[in-house]
Formats: sequence, C-alpha cells, structure tokens
Amino acid sequence: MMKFIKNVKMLNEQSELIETTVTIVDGRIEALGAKQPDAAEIIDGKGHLLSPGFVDLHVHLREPGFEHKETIETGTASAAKGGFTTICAMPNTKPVPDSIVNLKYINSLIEKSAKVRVLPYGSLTVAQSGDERTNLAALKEHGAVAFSDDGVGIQLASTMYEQMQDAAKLDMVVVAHCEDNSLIYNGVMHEGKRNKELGLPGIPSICESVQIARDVLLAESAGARYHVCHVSSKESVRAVRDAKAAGIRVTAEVCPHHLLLEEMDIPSDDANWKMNPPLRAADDKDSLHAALLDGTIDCIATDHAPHTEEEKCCGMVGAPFGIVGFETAFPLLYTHFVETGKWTLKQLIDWMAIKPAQIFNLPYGKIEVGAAADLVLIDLSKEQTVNPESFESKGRNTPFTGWKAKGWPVLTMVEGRIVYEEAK
Ligand SMILES: NC(=O)N[C@@H](CC(=O)O)C(=O)O
Ligand SMILES: [Zn+2]
Ligand SMILES: [Zn+2]
Repeated sequence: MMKFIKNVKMLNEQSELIETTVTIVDGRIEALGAKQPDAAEIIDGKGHLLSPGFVDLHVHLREPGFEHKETIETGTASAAKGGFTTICAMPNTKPVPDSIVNLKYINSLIEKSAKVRVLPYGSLTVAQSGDERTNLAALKEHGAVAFSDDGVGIQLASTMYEQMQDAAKLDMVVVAHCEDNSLIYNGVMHEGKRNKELGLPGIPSICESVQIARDVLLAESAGARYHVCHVSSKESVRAVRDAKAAGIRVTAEVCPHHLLLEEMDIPSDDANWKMNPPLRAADDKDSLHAALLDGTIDCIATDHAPHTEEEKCCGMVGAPFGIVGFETAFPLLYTHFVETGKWTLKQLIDWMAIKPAQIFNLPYGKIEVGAAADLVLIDLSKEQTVNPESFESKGRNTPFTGWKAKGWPVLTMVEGRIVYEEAK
C-alpha cells in the first residue's frame, strides 16, 4: 500500500519550516519531498505542520482492572487525538505487569484494542508492593519497555539498588516515581501558601527531592540508567542537575501542568487540580523551565491519569491524584511557550518526540526515510477552547477547561495507518 501526503510543512535541520511531501510504503517513510507517485492514496496536508508523532514515556491506560476510568481503546483514542503515536503504559493496573503471565495478558489486551503503539512497563516489585523484587530479565524478554513502580515510591533503598543492578546488566532504564512515604503527611497539594489558605494538608517538596537524591547515588553505584518521573520542585531539579554534572546516567521528564500551573492558580478545593506530585510554587515552576532549557530535564511526558467524575467530584481530600493530559498537551505548550517566543517549535518537538524516544532507545519520534510513518499533522492557526466533553478519554479531570489554545492535531498516523482525523 502506497500513501502520499502532499502540501505539508516540516522543520529542516536549520529549524526552518519547509514545504515537503511524504511517500509512505508499507507503513514506512519511503521518500521526503518526492513528486506525487501515480499509484498512491493522496492525503492533502493543507499546509499544516508535519511533526513526528509524539512519544510519551509516562501514561496510565487503567486497563486491566480500572476500566471505569479508561480502557486501552479510549486511552489510545485520546492519545491519537493528541498526536501521540507511541506511549509507555505505567504498571499500576490490576493485575500489575510483574510476571510473564501478567505481562503477556496485558500485551494481549494491547494487541486487541490499542489504536497507537503501546509499550508496557514491567513493575519493579511484585504487585507494586515495594517488597518482593520482580524478575527484570523475564519482563524484558516479554516486551517490557522499561521498569517502574509509578504511583508509589520505592521506600527501601536496597530494593531500588538491587533492581538497578539487575537493570544495568540488561541495559534497561529504571523509571522512578520519587515519593518518600514518611514525608507525605496526608497531603493533597503542595505544602506552601495556597494549601494554608484553603485549609488543606500539604506535601512538602522534600517528599520528592530526597528520594531523587538517594536514587542518583544508587544509580551511580549500580551503573544504572535512571529516569525520574514528573519532576516538580526546584530541589529536585538541583539534584538531577548535580547528578548529571557528576556523570551519573540520569534523565528526567516534566509534565505540561507543572510548566503551565503553580499552586496559587488553584481556585478552590477542586480535585481537578489534584495530582501527584502537586503543583508547586512559582519559583519551582521557573526552575523547571530553566531545567528544560539547559538540558537538566530531557523531555516532556503527560502522566495522563484519568479518573471518574464521581471520584473527582467532592474536594481534594477524598479524591485520587491525577489529571488527563493527552488531548491538551501540545496545543497548551505551543500556545503558551512557542507562540510567546519562549521556546522554538523545534525545542517543543524535541521534548515531545525525539528526546523521549532516545531515552528508551526507541526507533521512533523522528521523520526520516526508512523510519515508521508515525506522523501528526497539526493546524497551528486553529484556535479552540479546551472542552472536556469533547475528549476521547473517559477522563474529564483537567484543570484546563475553558483555556484557549492554538495548534490542534488534525490527523495522526501510526505506521501509515490513520488513527485520528479531525471531524470535517
Ligand atoms: N500522577 C498522578 O497524580 N496519578 C497517577 C499516579 C502517578 O503518576 O504517580 C495515577 O495513576 O493516577
Ligand atoms: Zn508518579
Ligand atoms: Zn504516573
């Protein structure tokens, strides 16, 4: 099957937008900038931006076990609508991918209903209990993309250390949700100014940063590749920056909401503003921006975390942590940071496609001859208001309702197959 995309603009090596065409044969990019072949299905790109499909190292699809929040089908439809073509699914499902049997089961569900490429994590401990270590070699052999216990921090240093040693032997990345349980203090938002105004218990920044500081030293000793999830605080940024300077093999991600929002933006005791780690102070947000720009933070990940309206209805204290992210990530970041001149379009695409793929050594996230035709067409001038009712995700839990943004994906393709197309 041959497909031909005409009339699109793509960034070249010099970061200029140039007009091009794409010829796709058997799901791969056969040629860029070639003339229209005769025997092809033609897609008119209407002058839109052609970007590599985004790669998200941190997502929650909820299936198996929590299908009332999301399924692989709805989660990947949401990803496709957001322009994501490869997503890495965190292991806090039921069952947890902690054994060959469970990972095979999850892979069979992915095979049945995923609209985009889903690469599952294997867990670091059995049932994510933090206790018994999983067999990383077996999980790798059955397709685990990396290892994580996201959702909870690994409390015991020895557990983390021993899994890092095993992962290092396999040349696999250990991906950490850093949270010291003894420092949560039943908090539901950042321990700062706004939580006191709202009378809500706070989570101090050290809850995250002390575990990152511990882990980078463990990674150094184990010789492991170590990736930090959802960095939120300036102390965490410093720990990662110092570790990189010391030559430790650490990478880090930041979520759109931590770049766009801060604690003082939280309007009320509304659980659509509750996520882990929480929105922190203005200077924390500033440090995350500086860290992206200086390379301390390597990429952007959504941490798409759908929950039901019932779970999120009634204030922060009883609600689960997490917000959805796929369908708003690119437009919000493009509008707030590229259109305003803070970032270049190239930087944003690097952080959402190229860098995340590199961290896991994935052959995706780039547009070149021979690569999989994982592509997204984006209408940079289309302006639209964020409306959760229109989400493909089952989750409506976003703090961005009503935000205006430009830069909406209009067509997403995985290996040359159209997996999302804007309604005409
Ligand atoms: N980020 C969140 O607030 N929640 C995530 C878990 C996690 O990423 O730690 C979830 O699974 O709901
Ligand atoms: Zn997490
Ligand atoms: Zn997560």
